[in-house]
Amino acid sequence: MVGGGDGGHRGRWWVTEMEVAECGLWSLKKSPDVFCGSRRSHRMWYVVVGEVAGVANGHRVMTVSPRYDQYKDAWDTEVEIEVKAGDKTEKVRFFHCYKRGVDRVFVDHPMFLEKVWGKTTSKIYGPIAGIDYQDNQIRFSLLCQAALEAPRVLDLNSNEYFSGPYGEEVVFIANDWHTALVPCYLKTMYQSMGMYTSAKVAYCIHNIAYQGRFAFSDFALLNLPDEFKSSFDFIDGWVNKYEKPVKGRKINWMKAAILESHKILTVSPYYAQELVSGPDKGVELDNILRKTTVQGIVNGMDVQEWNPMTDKYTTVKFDATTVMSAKPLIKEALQAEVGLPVDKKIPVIGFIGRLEEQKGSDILAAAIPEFIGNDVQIIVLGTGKKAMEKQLDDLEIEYPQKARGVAKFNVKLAHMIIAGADFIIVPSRFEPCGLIQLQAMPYGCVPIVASTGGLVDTVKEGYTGFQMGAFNVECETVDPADVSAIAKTVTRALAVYGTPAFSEMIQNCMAQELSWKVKTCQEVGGRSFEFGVEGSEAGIDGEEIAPLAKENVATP
Ligand SMILES: Nc1ncnc2c1ncn2[C@@H]1O[C@H](COP(=O)(O)OP(=O)(O)O[C@H]2O[C@H](CO)[C@@H](O)[C@H](O)[C@H]2O)[C@@H](O)[C@H]1O
Ligand SMILES: OC[C@H]1O[C@H](O[C@H]2[C@H](O)[C@@H](O)[C@@H](O[C@H]3[C@H](O)[C@@H](O)[C@@H](O)O[C@@H]3CO)O[C@@H]2CO)[C@H](O)[C@@H](O)[C@@H]1O
Repeated sequence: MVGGGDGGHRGRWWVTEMEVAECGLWSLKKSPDVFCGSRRSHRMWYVVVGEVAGVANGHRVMTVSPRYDQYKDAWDTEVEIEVKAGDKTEKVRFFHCYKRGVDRVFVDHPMFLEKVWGKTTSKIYGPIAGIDYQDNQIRFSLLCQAALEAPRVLDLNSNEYFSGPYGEEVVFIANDWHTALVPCYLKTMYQSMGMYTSAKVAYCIHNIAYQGRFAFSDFALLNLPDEFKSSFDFIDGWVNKYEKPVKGRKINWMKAAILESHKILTVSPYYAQELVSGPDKGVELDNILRKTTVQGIVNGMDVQEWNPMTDKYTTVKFDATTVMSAKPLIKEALQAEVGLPVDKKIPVIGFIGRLEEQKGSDILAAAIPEFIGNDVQIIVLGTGKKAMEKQLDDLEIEYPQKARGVAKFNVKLAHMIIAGADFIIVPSRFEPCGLIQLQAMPYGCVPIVASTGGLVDTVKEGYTGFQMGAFNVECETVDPADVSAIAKTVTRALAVYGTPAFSEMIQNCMAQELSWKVKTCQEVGGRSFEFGVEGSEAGIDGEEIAPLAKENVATP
């Protein structure tokens, strides 16, 4: 029996797609994280994972992340464990808070906190973008070991429905390459010793561009038996293209996670298809992924932060009935804020994102001269590569009456753009899911997107936005065909602006429910997330909703 209680439902291993979809703690500054959870219904114990949506179904849910910062409200549990760190032993400590129905656990060690003291956003993985900390493998090995210990050693009594440690009847959802050792250590450190015998691991790919490739000799740092070597073993297919961090044979953390986990997930169905389509979109792990099934589940978004009725950054609040009168007022405030001519009639296009090849800001910069002759303004907000930040400065110099580039991470301005702009442009070369288009639509800000990844799944041509077609994924060049696709689609969108068809699109965008809450089994086709063991079928919806759910559903 999983945890004991009903005597007849041993080994029930399922989570709904909704719960699995909650597997990224992205609201917490993009830290890698591992989720685990267990749940007791009125008739059985079983285990599911997921964050807020998991809680909404009455599950006991924990997130485990590095303690990169002195997170508000997260207190020292005084629980300390010893873990292996290369050839040393290190002590790590757990901090904890209970928020929105979820036990948030932070793994404390100087390797996390000292490196990113007080400023977590830009120094999580290395001193500067593109450069890794030398000890990243040790750091994330610690995280993985701590995540496996947390459910066993933390005596958490956060609410009246659950008490004590989570125990061993758990499912771990591991996100990004940093958590790839979870399935490996689960086998070598626990299951081989009769612990966590029924625990499972689902591994979620948020971006296959980052795989955790390291020198082959670094395998020795991981404290894994030699039989795992083949799962990590990796040789670049495109000789001389990827020489980082060394030429030739490497270990590849993500490859191992794909091979060692029970289930592979990603953040949208279309991205799941792209991942197995070939080496360019599967970034040379397509062959490994084709050996398994990758299940894509579209991300939900934080509907508390992105709500036009309660947005703390905008002076005018609105909903679908007032959008047409509110948006022009916010647009004027936005134009004034960035120093563009104030005119509510001019259509405004926004871009918000990392300035890297993935997001296509360089393609956009090349396309702007081709459509800026229209009656339009464009505001580009982003940080990243210096050369791309300079493109923003140049934009402003070239088109002072029409374009603004803001090379800052500015949450307030991001909200003002989403609320005040008429369109959000997302010209990504590749985009596993994309959050910005999700955040924009509830504000009636119509997306103009490249046809890739989650942008295909979430934006319907002519209904909730405009599709530009798929772009060339080659990052070294700006393909003139993509420049032209942007210019043509923007011109097409501008022709619809101000017409009844555009008002209809705004309403279609705003009518959608884009939170995690509604990602029910039924909505995604009645499929549940099964581990293929006895009793793994989905439960009857509604039957097992615990009272906890009603109290702790995070979304309004
Ligand atoms: N300069 C700035 N100022 C203020 N806010 C800014 C900003 N730049 C970016 N943001 C905000 O940061 C968030 C980034 O979300 P993305 O979907 O673009 O994630 P990212 O590509 O980093 O991660 C990966 O993981 C996520 C989650 O799975 C996938 O959606 C995505 O496709 C994949 O690449 C958005 O909410 C955006 O508004
Ligand atoms: O939000 C953007 C992405 O954030 C994460 O990606 C980070 C990645 O996991 C880190 O390893 C690191 O990547 C660097 C890489 O290790 C290094 O060899 C070099 O190629 O530069 C890379 C960029 O600095 O930083 C990435 C963030 O920039 C997350 O894993 C992804 O899912 C997100 O899309």
